[in-house]
Amino acid sequence: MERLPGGRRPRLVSSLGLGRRSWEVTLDEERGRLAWCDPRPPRRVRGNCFVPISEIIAVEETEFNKKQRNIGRWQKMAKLHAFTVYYVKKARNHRWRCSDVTFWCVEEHLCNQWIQALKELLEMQKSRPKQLLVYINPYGGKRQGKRIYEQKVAPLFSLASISTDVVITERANHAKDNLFEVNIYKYDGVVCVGGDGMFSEVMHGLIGRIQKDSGIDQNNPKASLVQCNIRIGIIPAGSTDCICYSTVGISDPVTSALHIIVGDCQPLDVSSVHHNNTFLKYSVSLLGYGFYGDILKDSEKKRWMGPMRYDYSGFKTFLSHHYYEGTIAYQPAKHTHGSPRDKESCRTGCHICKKSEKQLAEQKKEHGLKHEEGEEEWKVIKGKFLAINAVNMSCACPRSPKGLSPAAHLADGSADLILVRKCSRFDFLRYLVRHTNQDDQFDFPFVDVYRVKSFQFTSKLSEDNESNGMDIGKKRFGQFCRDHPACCCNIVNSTWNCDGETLDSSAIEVRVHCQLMKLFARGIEENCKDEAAHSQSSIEQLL
Ligand SMILES: CCCCCCCCCCCCC/C=C/[C@@H](O)[C@H](CO)NC(=O)CCCCCCCCCCCCCCC
Ligand SMILES: Nc1ncnc2c1ncn2[C@@H]1O[C@H](COP(=O)(O)OP(=O)(O)OP(=O)(O)O)[C@@H](O)[C@H]1O
Ligand SMILES: [Ca+2]
Repeated sequence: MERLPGGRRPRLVSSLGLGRRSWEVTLDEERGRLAWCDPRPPRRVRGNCFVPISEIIAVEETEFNKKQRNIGRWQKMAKLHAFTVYYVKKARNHRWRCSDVTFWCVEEHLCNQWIQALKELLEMQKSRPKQLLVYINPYGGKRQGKRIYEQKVAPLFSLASISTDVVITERANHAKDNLFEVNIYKYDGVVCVGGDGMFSEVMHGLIGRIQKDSGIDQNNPKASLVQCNIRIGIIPAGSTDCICYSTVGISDPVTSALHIIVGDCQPLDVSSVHHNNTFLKYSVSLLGYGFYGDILKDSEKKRWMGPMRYDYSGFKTFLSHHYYEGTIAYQPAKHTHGSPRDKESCRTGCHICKKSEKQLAEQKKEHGLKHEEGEEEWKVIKGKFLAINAVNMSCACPRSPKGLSPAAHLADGSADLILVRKCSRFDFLRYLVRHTNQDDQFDFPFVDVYRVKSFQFTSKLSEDNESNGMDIGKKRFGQFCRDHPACCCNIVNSTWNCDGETLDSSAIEVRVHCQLMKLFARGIEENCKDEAAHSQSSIEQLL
């Protein structure tokens, strides 16, 4: 066997046919890649190509005549043996595709040796799922969930030898309830086909089930929740698909299916939301009061419009220009090195998330939860706000490719609390427009942003009600203001938008749980079209 630079031994090196030419193919276990190079590349064509083993989807023996490749005289001289390697090909904008390359040779033994060696290496990829539980919401987004799964995702899962149990949901909360009944521990992961609402259901089912099985009371806002190690995969088929976009970099079902197949893992912070010692919900993307709460409330009545409902209700809510009075108390996230005004954002293998996780674990070990939560300072802000947004991640989505807080981290144990104070319609529009371009949306005198680990909110209305009892006149006025969007006064409460679901209470207590759950995702990769993809396009010129 040949030696590689540095005296390393590759697992296999052979001269194999690829198209009409003979290539040197190397299975380099130490560098974890399959490489093939043309010893005599034609001029102006790069003759090197490689695929990381971690990004190989499957290997299959190939019936050569079925492939109908014209390889000239070789085909006539002997029976040829071939195998096809299916692998991830990276395209622009974080899009992944399944590509394949077929190698051939005359010796059957050599062909089998390659197939076996590649299969053995794939078997060693222990983070890959073998059995998945899939929930499909047939009514999410443009109602394409079932078609997307059957046409684009199921064939890839079957190619990668992943077995699935598929449930097509029949009602809201079907997936969540089901996760409390089935044996979740026999699965390597749960996949949801739908939007952020569907993801939220599956997340509530999984986190809730794990807490129940571990004897943790979710109603206790100070409880130390048990981490959920069963990963969730998201096949985007919703209206916003913000969680998918913010964790993979694109909302594309094939890309997400490939992230699941290769067994990627991205930990995610989760916020718990309580009211008066009662658990309300978990949130991973947006907890929004005011603007985003009002959009959601209005848009729920227009579900029949599909994803367009958000633009319609967004425009309407923008015109209504309601502001809300209330008090926010928050604990700054001192454990993390990042700031919401950073120019760099969270990327694959983010060192800020890793450091923050370590820091939090050390704090917990040293002081215990009581000290950490109880004794740290609370900062209090009172005011009139057009929007109060708490985001655990950037909340990037096709409508806003950099999101509500571009530098927010997926797994640093903190949320970015964005306060947009009462301002003119024109200023608020300038603020919104900056979500769609490169300008800094926090660079306004009426916008403040803090990185927090917990916060509480009480509306002025509920504070007054608690001290005086609800005055009947105010109640009537409230209804009037709700019915007349031109009235911008602050007499009514808004609604909290919790990852696309409304909350019943306006007074809430929120705490971020660092890395409470995990996704089949890689985080957003640095945007470089890598060497492998480049070489691939030149190979295609050759074949
Ligand atoms: C002039 C254009 C300005 C465009 C500004 C776009 C900002 C978009 C920011 C999107 C942030 C999404 C956060 C994610 C939230 C999800 O957990 C949740 C569940 O899926 N989705 C929504 O609540 C759904 C939220 C959907 C929000 C849509 C907002 C549309 C605003 C339109 C304002 C129009 C003003 C025009 C004035 C002439
Ligand atoms: N079979 C069903 N019938 C009715 N509602 C369902 C069904 N299955 C799931 N749901 C509910 O539909 C809600 C919305 O679904 P989903 O998130 O998939 O789409 P969306 O709201 O269009 O997208 P997004 O959340 O990205 O804005 C979820 O909260 C879920 O509880
Ligand atoms: Ca975070």
